[in-house]
Amino acid sequence: MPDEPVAALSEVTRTYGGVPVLDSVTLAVEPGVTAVIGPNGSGKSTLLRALVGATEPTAGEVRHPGATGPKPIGYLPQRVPFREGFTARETLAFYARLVGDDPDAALERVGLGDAGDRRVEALSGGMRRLLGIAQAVLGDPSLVALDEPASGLDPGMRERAFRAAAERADADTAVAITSHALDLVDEHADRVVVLDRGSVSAAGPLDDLLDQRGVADVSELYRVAAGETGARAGDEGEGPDDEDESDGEGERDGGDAEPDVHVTGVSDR
Ligand SMILES: Nc1ncnc2c1ncn2[C@@H]1O[C@H](COP(=O)(O)OP(=O)(O)OP(=O)(O)O)[C@@H](O)[C@H]1O
Repeated sequence: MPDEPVAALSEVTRTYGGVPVLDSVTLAVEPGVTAVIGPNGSGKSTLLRALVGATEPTAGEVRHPGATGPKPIGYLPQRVPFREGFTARETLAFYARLVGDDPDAALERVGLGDAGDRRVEALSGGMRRLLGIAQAVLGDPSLVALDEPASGLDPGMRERAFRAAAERADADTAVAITSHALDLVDEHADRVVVLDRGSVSAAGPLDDLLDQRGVADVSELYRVAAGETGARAGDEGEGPDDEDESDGEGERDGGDAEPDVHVTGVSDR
């Protein structure tokens, strides 16, 4: 394979109301599992949306040199707008037909084999999340981008969701995951990107980052790396986005809340 990454962001800035929520982010997304971590409101979802082309950068460039095939990119947004009135199987079958995939195999992959006949509006929030993951990986895309795949899932299911996502990664396939589940990031990520206030404060292979920072795990890396940007900004707990909430989310952790507790995305479905 060529040395080109699956996807690359070059000096990508995204502003809302003139305020940058992504600030000149340059990143290569390589094959394997890349976890994007950072405090609430640090720009993780915006980064993922820019990566998959769902959000146009205000400045900079996004390329997908290694994303090929009939469905080059699969994306799980933070909220999946499934159309009501259809079963889980019908929902997947609609998309599976477009890319020649098997809806039942897709349901099995995420542990929803027994829920195929249930209407999407009758699924629990966690099951909708799993259905969203199944949909995102249909057609074997080269770039899989999952926004909080473990959010709202019970301990067994969150592990299953992460594993199902991580298993998609191979020599040609990149899986990019935003998550506050740092234990699962520790377990499954090959690379980690730490975002803080719209800037990348650390990025690279997980083992290298742990070595460089002299820390034992992702949880410690999170504290150290996010603190570096906070120290530079000199205004701990304040971000550029405090007054710019478009969707009622964005409760902040102020720098000392448990980083693996996601306060926004769990209770919204
Ligand atoms: N469409 C939008 N309009 C205005 N502001 C937005 C929009 N999308 C995101 N933002 C703001 O950009 C900031 C970053 O949001 P983003 O959702 O990317 O953060 P996040 O790191 O994913 O947060 P969380 O961990 O809470 O999901 C937030 O303050 C958010 O309010």
